[in-house]
Amino acid sequence: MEFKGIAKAFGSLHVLRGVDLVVEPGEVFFIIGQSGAGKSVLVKHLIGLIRPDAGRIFLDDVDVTDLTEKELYDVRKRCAMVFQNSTLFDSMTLLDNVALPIRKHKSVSTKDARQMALEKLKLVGMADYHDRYPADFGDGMRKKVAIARALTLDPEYVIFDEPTTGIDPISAAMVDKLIRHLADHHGVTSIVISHDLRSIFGIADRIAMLYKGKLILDGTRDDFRNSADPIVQQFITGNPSGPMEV
Ligand SMILES: Nc1ncnc2c1ncn2[C@@H]1O[C@H](COP(=O)(O)OP(=O)(O)OP(=O)(O)O)[C@@H](O)[C@H]1O
Repeated sequence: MEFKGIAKAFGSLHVLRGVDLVVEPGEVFFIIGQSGAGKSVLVKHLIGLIRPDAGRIFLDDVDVTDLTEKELYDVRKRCAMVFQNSTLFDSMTLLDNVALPIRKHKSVSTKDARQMALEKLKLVGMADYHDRYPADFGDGMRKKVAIARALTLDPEYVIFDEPTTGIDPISAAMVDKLIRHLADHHGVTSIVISHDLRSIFGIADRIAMLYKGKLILDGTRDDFRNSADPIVQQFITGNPSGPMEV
């Protein structure tokens, strides 16, 4: 995944001011930064939910910047997004929740869709509970099912928007482990938007920090820990006072 010189403004609000970023195959790549820094805006460019004012976006070697809605259909199959508030249907079993996109996008029978959905539930460790309902589970397990649903069309790329925000630490660790597992054992390339320092320093291969519309650091966990940039240090230590404008 590659962003080249991405700029985006909404009216007078210049959210992105020239962002260059390459995510390598199989990486778990975190994008961090303050609320409103433009993390979601940046990743939404990848699947054509937002169009840039300037710059190009590539998926493999395909320039996806100007694709039509119809052409984006394929891109969205290859690159799934797990939204921050992706919710399950309470009235459907876990299996049917996951089978839903399969039935919508592939011309397969209900029985086959359920079999495929079961495979995805297996992948996230939830197959034993396939006939239960979302209300029976806590946030972490529900999030895992939402991830299984995002994996139904076998995406090569998955964007996770704040996957551990608002869930307890054990559930968050479960979700982190799953993201790492998908990269290490299934070759999924991930972009994870997060504020969760434990996740970031637990599972990131690389991290990029957005500040005032630009990337101020793109590097490994050690590059972040050892960075002399006071803004990076303030953010990763969660210090309320420092040079960062809030
Ligand atoms: N479609 C839109 N129209 C107008 N403004 C928008 C739109 N989408 C995002 N913005 C603005 O762009 C800025 C960046 O938003 P974005 O959602 O990318 O922030 P973020 O870094 O993901 O923050 P958070 O951590 O709070 O989710 C915000 O000020 C937001 O209000």
